[in-house]
Amino acid sequence: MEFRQAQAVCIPAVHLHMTTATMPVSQKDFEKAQEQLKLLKKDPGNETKLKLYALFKQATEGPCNSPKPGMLDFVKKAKWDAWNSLGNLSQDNARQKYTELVSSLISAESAGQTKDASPEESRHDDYETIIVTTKNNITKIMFNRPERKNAINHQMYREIIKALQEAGKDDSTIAVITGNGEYYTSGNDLNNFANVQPNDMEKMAKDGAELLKEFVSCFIDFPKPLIAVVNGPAIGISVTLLGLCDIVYASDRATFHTPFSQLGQSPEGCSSYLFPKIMGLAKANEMLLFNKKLTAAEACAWGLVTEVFPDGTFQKEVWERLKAYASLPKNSLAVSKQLLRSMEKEKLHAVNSQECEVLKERWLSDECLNAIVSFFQRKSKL
Ligand SMILES: CCCCCC/C=C/C(=O)SCCNC(=O)CCNC(=O)[C@H](O)C(C)(C)COP(=O)(O)OP(=O)(O)OC[C@H]1O[C@@H](n2cnc3c(N)ncnc32)[C@H](O)[C@@H]1OP(=O)(O)O
Repeated sequence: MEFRQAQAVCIPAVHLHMTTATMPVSQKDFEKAQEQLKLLKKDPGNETKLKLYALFKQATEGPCNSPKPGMLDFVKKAKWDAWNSLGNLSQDNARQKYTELVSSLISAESAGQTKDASPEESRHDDYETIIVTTKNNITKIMFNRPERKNAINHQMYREIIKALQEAGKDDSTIAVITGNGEYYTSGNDLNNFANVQPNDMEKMAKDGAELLKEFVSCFIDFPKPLIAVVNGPAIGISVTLLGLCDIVYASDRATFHTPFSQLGQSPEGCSSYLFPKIMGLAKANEMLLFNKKLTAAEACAWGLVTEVFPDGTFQKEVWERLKAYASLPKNSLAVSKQLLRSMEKEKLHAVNSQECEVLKERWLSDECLNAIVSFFQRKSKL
């Protein structure tokens, strides 16, 4: 939705009859807010424009009761979703929230505090296992447990879910996922299975499968281009998720390893469906059944990686390119990505559910438990 459109939706003045007892914001204030909105110089970003649209509709027409637009009508669907998400919020409350939102945008602009105003990198708070930053229209999510080879523990799964949900809605054009230090990531933290009492095994498996399903769903549904910058070795789930990324750039130091059968487990991240499509069934079998570890050059030849760069110039070359990509029109990129992916979404969610069901059983198997024990006894490094 263009900024002009968001302003335009605010123009029609529908005069509503309200009592002062239920109307903290007067109709006059509401109309004034509509006029003020037109004076904003900076585009407040899609998320905010959708909020404004939804609050305006709710304030003037009440709860959304129009039919849901078709899946491919992205703009209408986004607007409908935003309005519908307000549920039964009263018209008075919607008017008040609309007026407050406009007022906060005006204050932020006059204080020069809009997010776009600063070209500096901004670091998002509240994360411990990942670093999330935004700069040059790129939100970067970086695995950050370098001393554990960036192994993904439960906290990291949850933080990545949160970071992806926020990045999907923020003003950035693209999002990047990468690792801090020597590794991209060594995949699932095997400590996620440690110290579980025999009576709690089933619960551990059930909770793990639910968390995994939610985690992978965030990649399936991510609404803008998602780029993996694979700075070093990648293992397990970090490799399977590459099939859900839109571009994969790799250092020539990176390797790609999915040792699921060695661990008594089974593929996830929709790889059981996407890997055969990407590389053909025979090659997918070598990776997913027989633990074949690929070099970056092999992964590129097999179609899993877009391009490989010499490690010495990897960061410089990749980030220069991403900066240029992120200056492209963001709405165009988002709708194009959705066109490329939308036909597969339902299928991918079904595959994700099935993979999680199978893994839930695997985690209770002797084959899996023995593999975990042997990792901790240091008999079996990959
Ligand atoms: C909610 C649950 C969802 C589950 C989703 C399903 C996901 C499946 C997968 O991802 S399967 C892949 C799992 N990963 C592995 O099996 C890798 C295990 N790690 C290793 O084999 C090695 O550590 C190594 C090859 C990655 C690196 O070897 P090396 O260079 O010799 O370093 P260290 O082993 O000394 O590593 C340093 C330190 O980190 C610990 N560590 C590294 N990776 C993991 C890991 N994945 N899980 C747990 N711990 C890990 C390692 O044990 C060392 O700890 P220490 O210093 O010994 O205390």
